[in-house]
Amino acid sequence: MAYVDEVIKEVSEKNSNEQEFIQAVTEVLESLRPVVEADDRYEKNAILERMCEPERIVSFRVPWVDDAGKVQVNRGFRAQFNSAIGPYKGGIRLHPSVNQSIIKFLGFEQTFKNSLTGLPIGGGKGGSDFNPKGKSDGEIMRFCQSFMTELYRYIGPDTDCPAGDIGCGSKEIGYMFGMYKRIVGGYKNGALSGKGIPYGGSLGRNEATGYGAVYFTEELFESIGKKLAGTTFALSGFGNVSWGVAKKLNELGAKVVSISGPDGYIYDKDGISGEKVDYMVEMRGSLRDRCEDYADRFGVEFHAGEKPWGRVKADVYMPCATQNEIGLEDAKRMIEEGTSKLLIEVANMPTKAEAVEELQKAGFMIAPSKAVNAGGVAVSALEMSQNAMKLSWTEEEVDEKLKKIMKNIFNNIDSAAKKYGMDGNLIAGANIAGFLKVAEAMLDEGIF
Ligand SMILES: NC(=O)C1=CN([C@@H]2O[C@H](COP(=O)(O)OP(=O)(O)OC[C@H]3O[C@@H](n4cnc5c(N)ncnc54)[C@H](O)[C@@H]3O)[C@@H](O)[C@H]2O)C=CC1
Ligand SMILES: O=C(O)CCC(=O)C(=O)O
Repeated sequence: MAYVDEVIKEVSEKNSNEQEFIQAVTEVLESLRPVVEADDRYEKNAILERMCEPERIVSFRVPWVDDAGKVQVNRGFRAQFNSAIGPYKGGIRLHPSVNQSIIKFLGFEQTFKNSLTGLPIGGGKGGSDFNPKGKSDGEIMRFCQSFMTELYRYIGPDTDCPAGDIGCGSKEIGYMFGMYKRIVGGYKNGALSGKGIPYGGSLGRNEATGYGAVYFTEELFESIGKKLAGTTFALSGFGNVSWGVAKKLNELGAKVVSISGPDGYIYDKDGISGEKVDYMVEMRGSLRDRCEDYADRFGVEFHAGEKPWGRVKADVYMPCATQNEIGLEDAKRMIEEGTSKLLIEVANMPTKAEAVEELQKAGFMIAPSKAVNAGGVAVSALEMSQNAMKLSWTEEEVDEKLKKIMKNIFNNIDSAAKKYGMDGNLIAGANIAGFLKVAEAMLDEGIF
């Protein structure tokens, strides 16, 4: 049996109840075939097996008291996946769907993504099944403090630096940082990123994932002779990432016609711009998790229980909410609708494997999330650098660095795809380019 197949089989058997993790591993390993077949050092040193096994995972109890005085118990996780090229780095997801499989798929993906940024950061991810929806500020603070009361043992500016993700923004990071500081003493603000500006956050971090995704899209458009101005985009989600994408697309003259939530999607034919983009921040901050609020406010169409894929006429689809939000039926609808041939993934692993296959067969170009959304973690790493140097860069300085990073990512993954005979396959290009750097470091560092 070929090396790649052996490892996929072993990972699938060992983690048979972790579907998302198996999905992420299978996608990455499948595209590494030509690379590992051309160099037997990877098999001899069990590089793939080691990359698929996190260096460690901690799972812990998170007890907190709600406003009614009742004790609640959640489960917390941190997967420290791979530190070959730097300290573990990756967000904290607070969502009821969080379990070990979700955290492991995200930590695995993060390793390759962080490598693509060109910065010295390893891969990690954490989270909890805590649901921020409908919680008071006091409840969120008490949860975050309890979460950090356990997590603090495992993190630090040179070991592991968590940040935000779904359900975890600068407010939650602020509460976690306050408790971290209280427990460990000193002012080690490089232990968390995505912090508020007054206590060591980087200007531009809030916008970085969305803006970075649009800078990546600009590079991609240039390579295929398209212009952003005048192009129509269908987005999902209305959170931090979706907001950043919408803001930057508007600035560059493109039009955003949809956003969504767990309750359904809205279609705004006039475009989501100006105060409507600002309203997305309000919607996320309300913790209602309802997209229908936008329809009520601006009098546009709301489609309950549906997703925009193939239901909205757009030139580009850009999922910005969560994993596996585009399934096979969605892909078929997108193909049948016929306007778009471009899927730019921004959420982590938003497309199911069978949907990717169907879209590729129909000639869709797919830009993979681990490259497209890498601007967020890249600016987090810039935040760590600023904290270490005890200085702050201007928004312009950060933005300029972000643009360069996104341009390099596009060029590197495009060249990697070409080098291995898969011209235009950006999924393979991203997996290969991300893998090579981590694998070389692991080979140099010996077996551990
Ligand atoms: N925040 C960041 O810097 C980065 C985020 N990402 C990824 O981008 C995506 C969005 O993250 P954020 O905007 O930060 O989170 P957020 O919490 O600000 O917003 C999440 C959005 O997705 C929607 N959503 C979440 N779960 C859903 C579900 N099961 N069904 C339908 N809608 C759902 C929510 O309603 C909300 O609109 C996630 O996949 C995250 O992992 C990736 C890189 C960095
Ligand atoms: O900013 C970070 O450290 C992590 C961001 C993140 O969780 C991601 O890239 O998915």
